Amino acid sequence: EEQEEDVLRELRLFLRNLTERLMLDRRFKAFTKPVDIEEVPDYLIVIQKPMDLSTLLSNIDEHKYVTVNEFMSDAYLIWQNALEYNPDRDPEDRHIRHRACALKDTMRTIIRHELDKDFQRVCEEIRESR
Ligand SMILES: CC(=O)c1csc(NC(=O)C2C[NH2+]C2)n1
Repeated sequence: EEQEEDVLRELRLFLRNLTERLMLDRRFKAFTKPVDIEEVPDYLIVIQKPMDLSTLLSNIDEHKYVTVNEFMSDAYLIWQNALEYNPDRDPEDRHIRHRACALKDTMRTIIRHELDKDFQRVCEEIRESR
């Protein structure tokens, strides 16, 4: 009903704000757009479910997420994919893994500090009712 749509609208505002703040952070530049298959031809052979911050934004606008956990499942793919595609000891791989970990930790910390637990529970109840 209308109150549920008000809650989901507020969730989308929170998730857009979070995602846009991450996109502004220079450390996370490699994660802002889908990997360019021309530049990295083997990427789709290694990574089954690509994800990036701009795709998260599109998903938010398409009302894909009813709970924060659904959003975090997709957001975690950015971090998991980076670790999987960059497993080696060489400095370039270590650098992108470090940034992927910083992205995940930053996202988790912002959610823990800025999203009300009762609000999250209301979103989960809406998901269970649908
Ligand atoms: C988004 C992502 O995880 C990504 C984009 S390029 C890349 N890795 C490299 O270009 C080389 C460093 N060792 C392979 N990883």
